[in-house]
Amino acid sequence: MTLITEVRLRKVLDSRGNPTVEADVSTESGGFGRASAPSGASTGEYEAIELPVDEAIANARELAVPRLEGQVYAGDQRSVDQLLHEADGTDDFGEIGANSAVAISMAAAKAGADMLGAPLYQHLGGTFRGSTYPTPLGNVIGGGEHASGGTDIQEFLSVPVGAPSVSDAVHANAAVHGEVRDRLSEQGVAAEKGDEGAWAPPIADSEAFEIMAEATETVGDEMGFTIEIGLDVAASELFDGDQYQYADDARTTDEQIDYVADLVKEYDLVYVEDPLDENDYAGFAELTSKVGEQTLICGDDLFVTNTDRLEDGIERGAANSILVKPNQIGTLTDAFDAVELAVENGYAPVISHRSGETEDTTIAHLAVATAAPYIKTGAVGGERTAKLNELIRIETNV
Ligand SMILES: C=C(OP(=O)(O)O)C(=O)O
Ligand SMILES: [Mg+2]
Repeated sequence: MTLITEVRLRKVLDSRGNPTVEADVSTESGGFGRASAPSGASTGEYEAIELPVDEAIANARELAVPRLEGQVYAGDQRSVDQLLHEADGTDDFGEIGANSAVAISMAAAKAGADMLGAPLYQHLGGTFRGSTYPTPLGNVIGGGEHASGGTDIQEFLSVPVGAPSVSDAVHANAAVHGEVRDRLSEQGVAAEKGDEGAWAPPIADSEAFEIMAEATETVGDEMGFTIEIGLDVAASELFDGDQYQYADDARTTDEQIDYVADLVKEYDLVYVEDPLDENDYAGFAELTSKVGEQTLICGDDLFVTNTDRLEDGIERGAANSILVKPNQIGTLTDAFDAVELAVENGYAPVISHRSGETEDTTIAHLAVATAAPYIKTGAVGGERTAKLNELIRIETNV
């Protein structure tokens, strides 16, 4: 039986060295699941609330844990997540914190899988899932909120669209990361790494595009398949309420739309996340109508994994893809619902990590469980490779 008998919460470290919430869920017949909450830096205005960790843990212990222990089955994910919502009582997890909620939600799913003796992706997605794997989007050059002194565009992503397997794709992204390092050092550019392990060199975005084009082509030729380029512009961080402020330029909304549309054409971009401010549905719709046939226009801060915001986007034709971050919305059920609504409406779901991460691998399973076409979880670094290696394990064990 998967009746939850105990929920334990503790404070652990994330990859930035900040405290975060870890949850352990135990069930009546000995099932066990452990999960921890990630944390964003370039967070969307409409995300569920991440409370200070001590507060999140204390409030969840008081309000949520007594409603879960002895009351609900870990295998019944919708009921677990419904109880988390009821215990919280707000619509943004403002009482127990989305950090406590998501850790408990994911730990319960793992306890349910443990009792069933099934891999997590199979428990979440059903027995017919496990034969479709996501293409990993690998962050190899970046800046923005993830590294001071780096590029204006937050993430330049390696996208190994032609890779014959997840394993090849994961190794390709790591190779592109290495190729970028070699090119930067040939040019005498010293680069630190940002929060997600991407190089954060003090170069102009235009130079980053050139290095990306060369590095993806070199590695693609070596590995024998096509590697394209994607971006997370994280444009809300550039928008000052009037214009998009770049180091050497300022762009109006119309200019930003033209700039991104030109980049899509010039660099054959296959993926562009948050090209416009998180409140600009109209701008997203205009850009999507211009280049949506050629590329994915993905809403991260725009949609914040929230089905209400996604419905608004669908109505207006804003974007054709959604980033799915479970901690933006607080439970796996809500994340699943966002994926389903997206797929029903032809929007590509992209399962994603946060810039602050832990060794937790739930998102790798979520991507396989939902047959999501893409996962964004970095290219190198232990908390990133935890997910990438889990994908390889899932692929090679079936
Ligand atoms: C992963 C991202 O960064 P953060 O976690 O800082 O929001 C992102 O913006 O897509
Ligand atoms: Mg983003």
